[in-house]
Amino acid sequence: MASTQLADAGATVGTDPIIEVKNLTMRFSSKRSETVALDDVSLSVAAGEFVTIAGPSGCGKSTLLKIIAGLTLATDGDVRLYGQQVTSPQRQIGFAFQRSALLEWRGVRKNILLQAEMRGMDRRRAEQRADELIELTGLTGFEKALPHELSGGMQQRVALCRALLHEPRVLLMDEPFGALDALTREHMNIEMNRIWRETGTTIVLVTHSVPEAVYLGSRIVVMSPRPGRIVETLTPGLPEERDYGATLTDPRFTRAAERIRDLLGATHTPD
Ligand SMILES: Nc1ncnc2c1ncn2[C@@H]1O[C@H](COP(=O)(O)OP(=O)(O)OP(=O)(O)O)[C@@H](O)[C@H]1O
Repeated sequence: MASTQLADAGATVGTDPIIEVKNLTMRFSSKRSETVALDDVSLSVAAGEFVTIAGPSGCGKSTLLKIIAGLTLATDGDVRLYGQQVTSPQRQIGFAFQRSALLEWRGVRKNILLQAEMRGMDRRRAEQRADELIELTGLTGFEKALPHELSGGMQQRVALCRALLHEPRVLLMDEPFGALDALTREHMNIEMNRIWRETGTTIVLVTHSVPEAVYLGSRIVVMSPRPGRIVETLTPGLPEERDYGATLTDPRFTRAAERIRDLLGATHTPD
């Protein structure tokens, strides 16, 4: 695996590894076939990092996130979260998926508070936190709105608030903005960068979008087609606070995006 330091890293991240993945292999076997989804993947994520993972469809990105979350057990290898081996679902992390998975009959605030109910959190603390997140994500005024009354971007923000309610130190995101239109996705990217800076959460985000991977990531991991291996990690060295337009024309951004496209074998990426 190659590692490309494109410039001095601007992000202030810790050195303690929060997530440690070592020599991970995942094989899905059935009577008819065997699929090697991940092959000898090793990755270490430090406190406060925003790691984005880009790779072709089917290369095992979702599988990797699920293994880190303890939702799927790897065939081989070792996964540690806060130094503890992961052998079962990890309740202390936050997980956000491509689809917001909101309850249609519950308003925004109550959808966010579902997390508190599932965890038996202190109600008053949870409500206070929900209100802070509603403000942080620009949902003020929509507390009682039902999911069908919200735009796709707003629904995704509600899902994000729910994933952040219990103040997880680690947030895993599986293509969370993939279903949004390009403009809403840009807005969500800008908000995600701000939320990362303001909360100090360690984030791992899987995406198909090269610009999203570079704009959001303090480090970008590029995977090969299946069986998924890490082919390169890039550290473009962009500052933590990133103006969207200026960043997209920053030479550090364009160099990193070009390199990722080369690695993915793409001459053109639509988003
Ligand atoms: N539960 C499962 N049983 C059998 N095969 C599976 C299972 N989960 C994933 N796979 C296979 O493992 C491979 C990797 O799947 P995964 O969903 O992790 O890829 P991905 O990189 O996230 O794909 P995409 O970008 O299209 O979402 C695929 O070939 C998939 O068919």
